[in-house]
Amino acid sequence: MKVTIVGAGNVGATCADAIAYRRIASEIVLVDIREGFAEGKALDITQTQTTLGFNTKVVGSTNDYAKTAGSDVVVITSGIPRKPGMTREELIGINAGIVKSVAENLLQNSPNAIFVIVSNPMDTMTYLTYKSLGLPKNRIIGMGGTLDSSRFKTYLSLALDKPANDIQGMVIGGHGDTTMIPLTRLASYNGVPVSQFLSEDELTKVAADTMVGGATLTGLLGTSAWYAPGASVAYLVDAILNDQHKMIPCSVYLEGEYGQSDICIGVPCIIGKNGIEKIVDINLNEAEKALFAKSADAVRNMNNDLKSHLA
Ligand SMILES: NC(=O)C1=CN([C@@H]2O[C@H](COP(=O)(O)OP(=O)(O)OC[C@H]3O[C@@H](n4cnc5c(N)ncnc54)[C@H](O)[C@@H]3O)[C@@H](O)[C@H]2O)C=CC1
Ligand SMILES: O=C([O-])CC(=O)C(=O)O
Repeated sequence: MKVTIVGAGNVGATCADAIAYRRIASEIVLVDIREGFAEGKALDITQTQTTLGFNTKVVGSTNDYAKTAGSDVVVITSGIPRKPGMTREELIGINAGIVKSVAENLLQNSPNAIFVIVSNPMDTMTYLTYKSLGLPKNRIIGMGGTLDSSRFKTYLSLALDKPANDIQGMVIGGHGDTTMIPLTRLASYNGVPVSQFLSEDELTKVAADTMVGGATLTGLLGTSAWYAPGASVAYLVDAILNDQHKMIPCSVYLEGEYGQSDICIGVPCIIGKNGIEKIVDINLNEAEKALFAKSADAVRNMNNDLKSHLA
């Protein structure tokens, strides 16, 4: 199976590294606009083959989309990341043009690919890709919920002082500092609701830390994170290529689900070889429904800023 990743920067290269190391694909193509950069990253990753023990072919390309032809999954990480103090939404002006042209180039060369959108503001870029390419909605997946849920489980594990892999939990809603909805009511420690171990105040803090998880790292690093984002993309690509039918919160085009239409926003999805196999409509309580409606309003407002890019 062939995977193309556009943007060989922090997230794209980390994702390529994780996909290679996990032996998920037979070929990975890394594309970047910077002359020689993707080739350099691909060669560096290739030189870990014998020490890490994988045989995936890793190819780099400076904007030559012919090399991406026939990809099964394409991942878009091209664009700029935020700096400390910025929101993801502030990236829309530069990233919309980049994502749209990259998506069109990818589709021309891989007409059957599943698209995974990572560039921020991710829900808006997913909507832009969906509207620009005219593909069925199951083939356009925004990655944010995988990462936000992994941060949620990390903060829960720290609060509980228990292993992260013993914890289940999901974040739905927009992939923004104020639009994420960590579902604390449904989170569990090996099936036992976390509310049996953590106080209301502790759960509120876990949710707040999760929501600003990306901003916290941006403050510490001076640019946004890449290890957890790259690993999250690899996890999603694995679920697609290996038809795993895992339930993963992803940004997807809604047509009435969760009471929303004509936006891409994070909801639980079954992920398999066709991309979004199914949207899972879980029962939210009234407070969660209100949070989802508010998150959707904010995500919808951002889509209005896209009008000039959709022409
Ligand atoms: N959805 C999510 O959960 C996450 C999203 N992100 C977003 O992913 C994007 C990438 O972040 P980083 O990798 O940290 O940035 P980076 O700056 O390290 O890498 C971006 C790469 O894109 C390349 N690029 C720019 N325009 C291009 C074009 N037209 N064609 C091909 N390549 C192009 C740049 O040369 C650069 O190498 C940002 O928008 C960031 O906000 C980052 C982390 C998580
Ligand atoms: O925080 C950012 O800007 C990058 C991102 O989406 C994340 O790490 O969640």
